Amino acid sequence: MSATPLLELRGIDKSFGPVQVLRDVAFAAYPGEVTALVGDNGAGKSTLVKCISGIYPIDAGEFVFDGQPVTISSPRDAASLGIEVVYQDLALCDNLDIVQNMFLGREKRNGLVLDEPTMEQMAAETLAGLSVRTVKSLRQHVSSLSGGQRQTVAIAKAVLWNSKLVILDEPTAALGVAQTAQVLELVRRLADNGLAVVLISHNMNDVFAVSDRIAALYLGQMVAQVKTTEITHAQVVELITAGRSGELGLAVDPGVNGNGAAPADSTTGGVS
Ligand SMILES: Nc1ncnc2c1ncn2[C@@H]1O[C@H](COP(=O)(O)OP(=O)(O)OP(=O)(O)O)[C@@H](O)[C@H]1O
Repeated sequence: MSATPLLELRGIDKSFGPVQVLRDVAFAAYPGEVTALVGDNGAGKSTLVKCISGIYPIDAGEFVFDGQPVTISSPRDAASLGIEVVYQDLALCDNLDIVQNMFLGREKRNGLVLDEPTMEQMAAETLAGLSVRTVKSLRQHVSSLSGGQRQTVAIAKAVLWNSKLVILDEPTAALGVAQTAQVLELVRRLADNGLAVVLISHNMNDVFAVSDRIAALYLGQMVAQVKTTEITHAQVVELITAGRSGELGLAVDPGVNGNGAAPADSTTGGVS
């Protein structure tokens, strides 16, 4: 496991009008590791991810990427650093095939024409690099794929661009047991290939099955970021639901700016 974060956030604040959604948030994601981002509905997970991916500007705070302070003002900035997000709704086009989906909006051209052989080869190499063997033909329409296969294509699309950090928003939410296991294996493989992976999940079994670290948001504050081996299922549930764990000597990662303690007054820490 690497001890140097690829992405480190310090003191992130984000409000929408009078509503403060993120408050002094610290967060770190490490190459070769899966960091699970957990929190109840409305805790601020999606907002944090949208700040990281340049969709929302932050009000205050610092981003450090690969050891350098960076400003992320647009999704293009995030993509150029190698940050990709796979959203829950996948944004795949049913009427296009796998290759067309993987290159949608970033097609390779040979002069004026699409360079289909190169795109097909890159798609095949990416899927092979992820040990994906469940897809029969790269030219099959996405509409004919199972939920797990669709998720696989969406993840492969995200890693096609020399990504360094991949953020997955509830990748198993709509999947059955076998497909969930397949997708979790793929999530693990991404990290084993050296990527920093952030996994948003409400499913504690998934979180404990695949993550190296767990970051818990509660009412817009990061109440813990700990190694998965150092926390129990019950303690994570307590952090998510109460913002603190009575018996937990919180071991917040070095370099993460949060103090690891629960909000001094968690009733004022967020929004309803
Ligand atoms: N554009 C916005 N304008 C105003 N408030 C917003 C906006 N986006 C999010 N919020 C509020 O910020 C809070 C955090 O929302 P967010 O979607 O980040 O939570 P979440 O942890 O991702 O929740 P969930 O698990 O339900 O997706 C919520 O109370 C939400 O209503």
